[in-house]
Amino acid sequence: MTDLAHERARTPRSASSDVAALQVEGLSVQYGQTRVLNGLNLAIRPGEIFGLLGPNGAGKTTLVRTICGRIGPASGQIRIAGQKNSKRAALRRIGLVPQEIALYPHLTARENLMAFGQLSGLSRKSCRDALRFAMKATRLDERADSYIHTLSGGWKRRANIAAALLHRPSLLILDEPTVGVDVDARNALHEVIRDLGRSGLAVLLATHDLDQAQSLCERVGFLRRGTISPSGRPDDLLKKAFGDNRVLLVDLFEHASKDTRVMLRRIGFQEHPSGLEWSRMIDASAQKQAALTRALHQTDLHIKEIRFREPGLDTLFLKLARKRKSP
Ligand SMILES: Nc1ncnc2c1ncn2[C@@H]1O[C@H](COP(=O)(O)OP(=O)(O)OP(=O)(O)O)[C@@H](O)[C@H]1O
Repeated sequence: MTDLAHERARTPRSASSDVAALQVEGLSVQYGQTRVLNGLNLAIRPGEIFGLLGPNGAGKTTLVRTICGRIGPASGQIRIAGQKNSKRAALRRIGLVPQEIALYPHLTARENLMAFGQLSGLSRKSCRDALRFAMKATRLDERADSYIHTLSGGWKRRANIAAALLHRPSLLILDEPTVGVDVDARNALHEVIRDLGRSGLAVLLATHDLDQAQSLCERVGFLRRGTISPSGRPDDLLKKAFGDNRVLLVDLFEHASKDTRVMLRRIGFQEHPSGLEWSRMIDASAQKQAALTRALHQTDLHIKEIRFREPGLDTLFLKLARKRKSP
């Protein structure tokens, strides 16, 4: 058991591992006549990090707000650590970390956490214990006495997460936890999130960052047409969608001519938004890869680089988006 797990085990709200930390069944939500979630099912185990993915407007925020009891569903059930959810219960059982920094800029990190602890009704003693736990979990100690407005984006985000852990929730919901932070801070935040998972906390991570989801999440789910489908372990999803195929990427020095663009599309290439990158799936066979590479060099394309890589969640995301558009 990690130190953090010991700390969490001391809290009565640590969920037992055979009860789902979050269980959503047949959830439907609508705004007026528009149905956004439609019979959605989702279960997250204690200690599991689940990535919620989906294009803009798919309903991720709606799902999070409904889990937090802020939107009433048209039908369906939500249970947190086995207990039926309500707005009040959600406040006790869920730690929500919004994308924006929800802290007082002219207080230190420690003062912020003290203030939030006291506002949530903790006694001074419980508040001190909670603070120690939250700072340890987010490795915030070395900046605990810095004013929030002086901290970098990464440290502010740690303090934001710490504030959501004070009441020792069973489920932590993170909305785009690393938007706008540099690579080192992003990696440090990933370690904090992994540690929280290892300590037994269930984490629901809503993100547009598919690399982040692939490296952090044990399972991911694509929110589409009101339900989560497909969902599963990233490796399993990729194997099922692409088998042993690879992605062939072509980087260009300048845009292809109209005729060449037509030709590229005809042989299965997709144009990326910049217009300077094209990609398609290709059989893993070295012979086929060499033949296609040769053929590309015989066109009038000004090729900067041709490379092959394993498909990632970004490739799957594009494939699902294409499927959606096709009649
Ligand atoms: N209060 C509301 N009233 C009416 N429609 C709404 C409301 N909130 C959201 N919607 C609509 O519901 C759909 C889902 O929105 P939601 O914000 O949940 O998506 P999202 O996946 O979080 O998007 P993003 O990734 O852009 O944040 C969208 O079509 C949106 O326009």
